[in-house]
Amino acid sequence: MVPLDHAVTTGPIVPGARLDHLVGQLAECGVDAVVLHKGCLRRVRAEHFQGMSLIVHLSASTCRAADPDAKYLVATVAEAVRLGADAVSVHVNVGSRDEARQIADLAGVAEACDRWSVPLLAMMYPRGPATRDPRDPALIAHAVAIAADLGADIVKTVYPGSAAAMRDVTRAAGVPVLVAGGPQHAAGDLLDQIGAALRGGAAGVAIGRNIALADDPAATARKVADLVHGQSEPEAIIQ
Ligand SMILES: O=C(CO)COP(=O)(O)O
Ligand SMILES: N[C@@H](CC=O)C(=O)O
Repeated sequence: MVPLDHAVTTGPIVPGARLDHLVGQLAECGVDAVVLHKGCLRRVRAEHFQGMSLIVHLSASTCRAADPDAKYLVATVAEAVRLGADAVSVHVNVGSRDEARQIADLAGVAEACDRWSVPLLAMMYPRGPATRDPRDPALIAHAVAIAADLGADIVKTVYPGSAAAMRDVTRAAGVPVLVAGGPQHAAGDLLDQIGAALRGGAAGVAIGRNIALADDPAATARKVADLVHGQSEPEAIIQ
């Protein structure tokens, strides 16, 4: 999965004129889905989604805000369905000052997803004034449990730093867990991280910046897809 929702949060990472070309490349590289905000669909051709899923992101906040962790809804499930979404996503910062509103929004979107038979991806991050270590497996496992118990079908969260820590998260999870790529890594480090996450039971990955900002996004996406889909060799999954 390649999330491309960053422009709202932190500013453009893909020049507007290049977005359609990038999405088209990803569709040809074995990527299963992209995450886009609703307005991006005016600049991306629907033909790219014949073999790749479209996830419409419903949450937003910006790094310019007084509380950048305060996510709020900017789209509805019905709107996403009308735009051709195969699934929707919601972002919750667990531990943020207004987590109550974000968790309530997650629950409300889950109810709408049930009504519309639309899968729900929950982006769950330990983030807030008291969050000392956002990669703490216990915090991540709690964030995943909130999403699973309130109706998410799949969760994307932080890589906890090792295969063993990943296993602590996935062993407790009631739904498939994807790990985010995070800030840019050296290519080898990215694939090592993904391999460790897969060994720890991650169901897949949601790599945004490390693909969109790569010197060759298509080649990087292909390497990641081959690793996740088992075409290249991660070591054995740890139980
Ligand atoms: O899921 C993500 C954004 O919504 C993760 O993006 P990054 O891989 O850039 O951290
Ligand atoms: N959805 C994530 C990543 C995008 O920037 C966030 O908002 O933090």
